[in-house]
Parts: sequence; structure tokens; C-alpha cells
Amino acid sequence: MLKEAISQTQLREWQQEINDISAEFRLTITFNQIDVTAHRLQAICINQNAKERTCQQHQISLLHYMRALNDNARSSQSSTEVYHQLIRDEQGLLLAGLSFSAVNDELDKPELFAPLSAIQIRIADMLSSAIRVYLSSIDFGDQSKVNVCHDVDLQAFIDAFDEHIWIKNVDGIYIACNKSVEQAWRKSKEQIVGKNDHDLFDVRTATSFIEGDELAINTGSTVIVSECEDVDANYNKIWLETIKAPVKDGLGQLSGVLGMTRNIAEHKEAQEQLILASNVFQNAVEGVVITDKDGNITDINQAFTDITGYSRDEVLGQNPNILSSGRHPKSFFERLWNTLLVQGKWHGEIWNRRKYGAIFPQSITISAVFDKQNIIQYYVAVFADISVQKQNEEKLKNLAYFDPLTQLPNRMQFMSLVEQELNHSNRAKKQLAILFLDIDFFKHINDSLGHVIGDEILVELSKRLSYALSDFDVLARLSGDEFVVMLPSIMSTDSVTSSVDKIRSVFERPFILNNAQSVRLTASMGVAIYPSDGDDHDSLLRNADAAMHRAKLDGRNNYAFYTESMTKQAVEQLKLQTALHHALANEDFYLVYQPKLTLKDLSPCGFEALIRWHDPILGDISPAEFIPLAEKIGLIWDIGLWVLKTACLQGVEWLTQGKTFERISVNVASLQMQRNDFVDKVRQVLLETGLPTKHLELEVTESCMMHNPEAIIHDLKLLGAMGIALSIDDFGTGYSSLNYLKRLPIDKLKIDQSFVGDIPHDVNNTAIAKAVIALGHALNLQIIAEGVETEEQAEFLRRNGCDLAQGYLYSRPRLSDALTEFLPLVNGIK
Ligand SMILES: Nc1nc2c(ncn2[C@@H]2O[C@H](COP(=O)(O)O[C@H]3[C@@H](O)[C@H](n4cnc5c(=O)[nH]c(N)nc54)O[C@@H]3COP(=O)(O)O)[C@@H](O)[C@H]2O)c(=O)[nH]1
Repeated sequence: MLKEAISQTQLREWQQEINDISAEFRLTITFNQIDVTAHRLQAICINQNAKERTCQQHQISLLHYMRALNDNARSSQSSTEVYHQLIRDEQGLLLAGLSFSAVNDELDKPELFAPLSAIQIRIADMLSSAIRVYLSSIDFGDQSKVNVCHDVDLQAFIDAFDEHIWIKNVDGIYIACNKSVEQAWRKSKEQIVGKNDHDLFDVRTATSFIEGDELAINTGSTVIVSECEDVDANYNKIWLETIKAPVKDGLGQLSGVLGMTRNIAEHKEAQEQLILASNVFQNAVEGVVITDKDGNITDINQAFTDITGYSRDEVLGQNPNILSSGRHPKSFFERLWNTLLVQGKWHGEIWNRRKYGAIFPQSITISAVFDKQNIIQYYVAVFADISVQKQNEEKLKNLAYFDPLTQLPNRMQFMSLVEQELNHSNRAKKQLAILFLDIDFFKHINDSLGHVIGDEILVELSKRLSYALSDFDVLARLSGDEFVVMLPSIMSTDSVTSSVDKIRSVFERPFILNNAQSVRLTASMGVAIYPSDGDDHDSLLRNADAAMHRAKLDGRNNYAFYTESMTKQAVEQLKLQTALHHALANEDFYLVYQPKLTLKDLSPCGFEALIRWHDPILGDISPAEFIPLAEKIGLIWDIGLWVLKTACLQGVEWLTQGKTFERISVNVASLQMQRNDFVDKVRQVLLETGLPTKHLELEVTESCMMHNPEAIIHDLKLLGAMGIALSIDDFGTGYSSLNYLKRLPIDKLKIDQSFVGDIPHDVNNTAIAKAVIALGHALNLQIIAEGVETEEQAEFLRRNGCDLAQGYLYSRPRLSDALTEFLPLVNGIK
């Protein structure tokens, strides 16, 4: 029946009109965005604040139209269904009518109606465009009267808009405006209608408005004539856009211009955000890849190209698995997808492959992007190349377990390996040995040749040791010159001794340095055996260390097996070590002086300064005990300087008191001589104290020639040239090289007291003493004998030509103020 009531022509006209409206509507755009294709939008009709009658009429005609469409669709047996929706405001007034068509097989899908909510939001947009249709029927003939076709009240209609709407006729006279215009222009409708722009605005504004009208008329369609920033009544920032459109009458003749100004701040903001988002996307340091729901790449940013090497063109439409490195099993990606689909997000690390083949790690977050129906539309993956971070992690891991200089396992790694091996040895009831190795006098090398050379030697040594040991042994560097070896599954102490011999053999060849210099080294070793010497890694290492110290005390270049008594000694030594540090800080040392005499007439010719240490708790400690310890723990340099300075000050004091003496001799430890700055320090002390060089003598031991003899000879020559006398202490006890001896700028040789003690009864010592005297004289050196306790010894020495002597026979070492008899005054009075 309805179908008969509406003719096909009428229907076509309506449809045309409605299509025209929808074509201009932003609503259409909205639809496109929400994926309802334009052809489904069949009808749309608008009303707002209409009188009830008008509203009802519209409603009726709209319903008629929609049903007619429906019936048409059914009668044509097409599979299309039509759905209608009337949208009303809170008071029940009709706002809009919408009709959708849909294919039958989609009928059961409720999503079809979902776009309505979006449409409602856009009602204001629809209205602003709808007005054009109604205006097509305005009678512009009578400017004072505005009639609207279809019984629509234009004034009420346009007043309902927030936008400013005005209409001018072809002569530029305002014939209508809405309330928004009245408010914005602060003029009543009566003051506006019937006026032109020149009546209402200043010349510049009026001219620009008229130009806008002309543009719309000349273009023949809607044009944007201006866009500007402004503030609303509440001082909120707004963006105003003014559009103008020519209005034509039923015959297509120009009848005026429609103008509308609206706030597009939201649109602008959205636009800005889009630009911002696009900039962020393009300039992000992280690579970004966007895929559609099927995993085809739809976009990438520049960082993606920088990281992977693939350009945008190369990857668009591709699946991201073109980056696959093949490193991850299938199950990895199954878990990834599972998490992504369930939680909408996955974060982790993936090894991927760059375009040119290199595999690299990336930290990546993949997020699913859902539409309003909660259906995944896209996947966005943001990733960072973490190659450098991984390399650093690897380096750190390496540092934690390996010694960076030699690449050998460090203490931590060694301990862990020993622990593992101990478990095994425990189960297998086997023995295991820990060997502690410390290079003798290595500190000299560092002090004299510098740390670079020291490091060079350590690297070379680690290579030699690795080569000498079997694949089952574990070699590690604990610190400095300390190395440890674990010998697993040893059968007996013989097998340990055999390993020790192999290790000792690596020291047989000299170490040739980069500068072609060669250095000979020895090492002291200590051995502890599991389970007899300890049942955990700590005690085994501690005990091997104690044994190594025993080997050092026994003369170095040696090895020792651990015994229980070593632990006690080690504890004692630790106590002494701590006390020695305090002694230096508190200056708990003092000097005593032992006179030296000319043997032939027993006239005093000088003193040897000897250090003494009285500890408040430990009591008197002999230098024979603490000097080697000071050498070992690196305190000898400071102690040596203190002795030198104190002795020089004493000499100056004696001289100031008018006392005469030849020289005060000061002992110089071998380690002191190894220092590059020793000569400078001596010079500095002499300057500071004011002792003339002719009153100083330095006693160096033979062993100081062991390391870097050329440098020592050079320094001794400098000291000699300064006027300092030099003597070789303990001559005959150590490393005597006649070759060096003749090149040394020395003045005296001191026969060690171990040879003096038994003369003239011990044939050997007697022979040595005679030989030293003869040798010294042959080299033009004076000979001094130490430790002379008896007249018999003195007589023997005198008879054999020994020049000087010191010993208890003449005087024990005494405090400075107890030496008056050996310090004649300048005028000869004692
Ligand atoms: N680098 C330094 N070494 C020093 C210094 N002071 C001492 N020392 C060295 O310590 C070792 C022990 O010295 P000390 O206990 O002082 O013994 C010296 C003399 O007291 C002792 N002596 C002297 N006469 C006799 C004697 O007739 N009989 C006897 N049994 N002992 C005697 O001999 C030591 C002399 O040593 P030296 O002449 O140096 O060889 C010792 O090695 C000292 O060198 C110091 O300041 N710096």
C-alpha cells in the first residue's frame, strides 16, 4: 500500500535529494572510516527543533520512504534488507533518520547497527550540512520574509546551530542570520538583516568578506575562505573556519551566498596530533613496523630501515618473518602468538637477521591494535637493536669469571671449578692438589721496569704455564703475580712434584721483552692436597698460600708442601704485617749506630745505621724479621726513606755539635734500588737534611744486581758521582758476578759475618775471607769485615790485610747519644 502511495518518481527525487545531502555530509566520511561502505547508506533525513507537526510530517515521510525502500528491496527479491533508525533527542524530537541496507547473510551480525553510535556523535556535522538542502527552496525574492519549503522553520532551524550562519542575497545584503551570529557580532538580527558588510564592519573587514563571497560565487561551490585562531567567550583557544557557498534557486540561478563559521579546534588538534604521531613514528630511534591483521607489513619507519637494512618498498606487503634468523624454535613463536592474542601484547628479545645476513638481537614489543568491535586490525612492533648491550653483557660476564690480562680463569671461576672437582674427588675417593705460585721479586719488575713490562711478563708466563700443564689441570690468575693450579685426580705426591718440576722449567728460559731486554725470573710455590690439607676450596687455597710463603722464607725459587705448623706461622705473619703498617704510620722505629774502625789502629771511621722497632704489644722485633716482611708487603720503600732521612739528620746533628766522623752508612734494600726514582730521592733527602755527600755511604746487597743490572750500575754511578761512598754488603753470600763487580763504582766490599764467625778455625771460611780480601784489593776496593766478636778474628783479619771492621768486639749498635767515644770533636777532644 505504501508502495502505491509513493511514486517511483517521488522516490527517485527523495533518494537524489538524500544522496546529495549524504554526499556533502561529513557523515559519509565517518562511515567510510568505520568501514560501512557508502552504498549501504540509503537514506538520511534531518530535522532539529522543528515544530511538532513538522517533525511528525518528516517522521511520517521518512518512514514511508524507508518502508518503500524496504518493500522495493523485497519485491525485487534481492538479498538486501533495509534497516531503519530514527534518532531523537531527549525530548523525543526527531534528530535524524537513517537507513541501512545489508546483505542477507550479514543479517545476524549485530555489528551492522554499531555505526549508529558513531552517527549520533556526528549529528552536529550532519545538521550543518543539511541546511543547504533546505535553503534550495528559500524564496529570496522577499528579503524580509524567509520561507522554507516543506514547512521547515528556517530561523528555528539555523538558530539550533552553534556555528555562525548567515545568508546574503546577490546584492550582498544580509537576509538571515542565526543567534550565534548575533552573539558573535554583538548585534541583534534586526541590526544585521537588511545591511551589507560595509554597513556592519570596517573597510578592511568588509572588503575581505566580500572577496570571500566572490570567491564562492566564482568557484561555484563551497569554499573555505578563512581559517584563524581565536578565543571563545570563555577565553578557550579555538580555531575558526569560515566556509561560503553560492545559493541557487530552483532554476539554477544564483540567489545569494551562505556563510558559516565554525570551531574546528578539535579537528585541528586531531590534525596536529596526527602530524606529531607521524613525526614520532618517523623519527623514533626504535624501529617500528606495522602489519595488518594478516601480518602483511603496511608501514615501517626510518629506524626500521637503519636497523634491518630493508627499505620501505622492499618490505611493504611482506611478512616480518623475512627477518627471521632461524635461531628460535617453532615453539618460541607459538608462545609469542599465544600471548599476543590473549593479552594483546608481547615483549621479549628476538634474534633477527639483517638484509645482508648478520644476525642481531632486538628487544621488541608487539601490540595488537583493536577496532571498536574489539577485532584485531593491526599489529605494531617497536624494537631496538640491542647488539651493543648484549656485547657489553658478554664482556661483563667475561670480566666476572676471567682475568682480563691473561684471559685465564679468575679467583671466582677457579673457586667454582675447584668446588666442582672436589665433589667429584669426594665421590671417586681421589686426591686433588692445589698449587700456589708467586713470582719472586715481581714487585721489583713493576717498580723498576714499569707495569707495562710487568703485564707483558705475566702474559708470557701465563702462556708458558698453560703450555706446560696438562689439559686436565686448571690454571688461574688470582691477582698480581699470583697464579694457582688445580691438579685433579693425583695418584701420589710424586705426580705433584712432577707437575711442580714442569712449572719450574718454564722459568729456565729468560723472558724476552718487547724492547729486546731479557729478564730472568724464579717463583716460589706451595702445595696443599685434598683431603689431607683441607676439604674445601678456601682451606686448600689458604694452606697452599701458607706453603708458598714457607718456600719464600726458605730462600725463594723453591716449593713447599703444606704442613699444619704453617697455618700458625701465617697467622703470626698477618699480625706482624698489621703491626708494621701501624709502626710506619706512628713512627715506632728508631736507629742505632754501630761504629766501624780501621783495623790497623782501631780509629773510628764511621757508623752503620741499623733500624730498630719496638712494638707496644709485640715488643722488640728484629729487622731480620720485619725487613723481609716489609719488602714483601711493599713497605720497604717508605721504611728505607725514613732510615735514610733519620741517619742524615743524625749526621748533620753530630756535625753541628762539632763531632767528626767519616761516613754514616745506610742499608739499601734491593727493592729500593729497583725503583727508577731512587737516585732522585737520595738527592732530595741530602738536600732537605743538609748532610754533605762525603759523609754518606750506601750499603747495597749483591742481590740487587739480580734484576736489571745495567740500570743498577747506571744508578750506582750517579750516586758515586755525587760523592756518596758505596759498598757491597754481605759479599760472598749471593749472586756474585765478577763481571759486574769490576764495572761497579763501589768503594768497599763487606765480608759477611757468616764467614767471619768461624775464622780462623773453619778452613773454608778462612779461605773465603782471604779470597775476598785479595779480590777486593785487586779491584782497588777497601775490605770491611762485619760480625767481628773476638780478638782472634780481628787479628786474623788484620794479618790478612782487611782494612776495616765492625762487631761486638768493638761495640754493639748503640743509640746516637751513647757513641761519644767514637765521635771525636773537631779540636780532637773526645
Ligand atoms: N734495608 C735495611 N736493612 C736493615 C736495616 N737495619 C738492619 N737491617 C738488616 O737487618 C738485618 C738484621 O740487622 P741487625 O739485627 O741490625 O743486625 C746487624 C747487626 O746488629 C749485626 N751485628 C753487628 N755486629 C755483630 C756481631 O759482632 N755479631 C753478631 N752476631 N751480629 C752482629 O749484624 C747485622 C749487620 O747487618 P749488615 O751489616 O747490614 O749485614 C741485617 O741484614 C741488616 O742488614 C735498615 O735500616 N735497612
